[in-house]
Amino acid sequence: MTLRISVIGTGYLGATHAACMAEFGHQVIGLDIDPDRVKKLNAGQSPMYEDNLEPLLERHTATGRLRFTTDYAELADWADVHFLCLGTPQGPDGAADLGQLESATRSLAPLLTRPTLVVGKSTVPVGTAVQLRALFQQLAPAGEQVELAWNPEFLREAFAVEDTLRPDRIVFGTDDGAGLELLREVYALPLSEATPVVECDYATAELIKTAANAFLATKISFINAMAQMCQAAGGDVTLLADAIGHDRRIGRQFLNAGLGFGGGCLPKDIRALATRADELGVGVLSDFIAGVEAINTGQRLEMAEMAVDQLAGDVTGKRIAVLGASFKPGTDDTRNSPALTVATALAERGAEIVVYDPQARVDWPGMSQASSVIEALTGADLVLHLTEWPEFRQLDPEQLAPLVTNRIVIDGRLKLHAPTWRRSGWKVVQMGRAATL
Ligand SMILES: NC(=O)C1=CN([C@@H]2O[C@H](COP(=O)(O)OP(=O)(O)OC[C@H]3O[C@@H](n4cnc5c(N)ncnc54)[C@H](O)[C@@H]3O)[C@@H](O)[C@H]2O)C=CC1
Ligand SMILES: O=C(O)[C@H]1O[C@H](OP(=O)(O)OP(=O)(O)OC[C@H]2O[C@@H](n3ccc(=O)[nH]c3=O)[C@H](O)[C@@H]2O)[C@H](O)[C@@H](O)[C@@H]1O
Repeated sequence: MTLRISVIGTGYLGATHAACMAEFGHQVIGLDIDPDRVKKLNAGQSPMYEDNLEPLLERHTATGRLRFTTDYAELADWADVHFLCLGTPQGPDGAADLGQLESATRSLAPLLTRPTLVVGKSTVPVGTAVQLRALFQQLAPAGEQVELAWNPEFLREAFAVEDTLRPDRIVFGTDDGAGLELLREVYALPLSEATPVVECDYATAELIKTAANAFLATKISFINAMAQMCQAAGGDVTLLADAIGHDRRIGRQFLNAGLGFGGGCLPKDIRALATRADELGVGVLSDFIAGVEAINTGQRLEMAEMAVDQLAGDVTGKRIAVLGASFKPGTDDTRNSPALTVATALAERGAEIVVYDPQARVDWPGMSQASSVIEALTGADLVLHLTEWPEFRQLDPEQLAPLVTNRIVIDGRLKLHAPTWRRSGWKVVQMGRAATL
């Protein structure tokens, strides 16, 4: 059945969600307070680099099944279901800043005069849904006929469309089942028989989301701690990850050692979980997360130190080529990018940083942006491989060797084929691997 769907907030999550809801056959209006974003989306263009998103936006805006607005009045009483896809960035005290969610609620709720379902998709601290439901019912003329559900999202940037069209699982958090029937209809088209659906209360739904991100972060920090052991003892962390990953109970994914995790989600979500755990007196969880974070921060610091060591303890005036600026390959997102943290640390110590990234634009103090790998490497005293775009793996070290002042590369993502680079006279230093491997 075709439903009328509104999607409020059209960033990484909302733009994808709106396009995919249209792909499922629903009528969709997306809303954002940013008029430039709305204009771009209405022209069928993606505001960010995300594979497969633009074709969906183009197709569905062209047919009129999908459109975007800045005006809450256009969608308030029009939609059967409103999805909240607002940002929940990290606040100054580590807790999630719920300002965007609250502001959207204050704009939408007073316009709701008929029964409707509001569905939260943002990642929020446990306890948020109960409060938001109360606010909606208090502010809406329709009062208790406005229901709220929590349907957290698990998509990965760079695979956002694929993950939305074919999710690993769907979670419906409700207050005693209110709104469940409608939610099942919304997702009736995409769900294959095999897609697990978890129906639960608000608190469980909120916690499932943050637990998933905390577990992924834990896997990465664990393998990075093992990488340090490998480095200290002369082992190879990649072979170690392959070997333990063969055990189906462990699995190979998220065991890639190196610079660690960044992005707009994992770092802020685990911090918010730790803060909420402290508020609820669950110190054992916040202590655990503090360990995960400390390892992650340590990797970035260690990388910067490795760079300084390779330049005899002083980077002042040295030209350092940085390959990769986005927080991971496949996106132009630089939020909490490990690569840029390292680059900034070295710029602050006086290095001249030249960054090349296939998609991300960098406008940071102390750094310039090259338009090609060759431009970045020309005259470089040191090369850092910090985000593992597939094209960096294809580089020909023989061709690059004459460009640089020193043939030294530090591979912060353990993805370069070190023996090939060494054959062309490069010194290759890999985090988590002994120098001989
Ligand atoms: N980025 C991702 O891959 C994923 C994000 N999430 C969660 O989804 C939520 C959104 O994340 P992103 O899309 O990355 O954030 P974002 O910052 O890219 O998007 C938020 C959008 O909301 C708009 N906005 C702000 N205030 C508004 C208001 N009052 N009314 C209407 N629009 C408003 C902003 O202009 C912006 O376009 C967060 O809670 C995040 O943790 C969940 C899964 C994946
Ligand atoms: O809540 C969110 O917003 C999303 O956060 C992550 O998705 P994303 O931030 O797009 O990126 P990931 O693919 O998880 O990568 C996160 C970081 O971990 C790093 N990483 C990943 C895997 C690995 O083995 N090692 C490693 O260092 C990446 O380089 C990247 O910096 C989760 O994977 C999604 O399921 C979740 O929906």
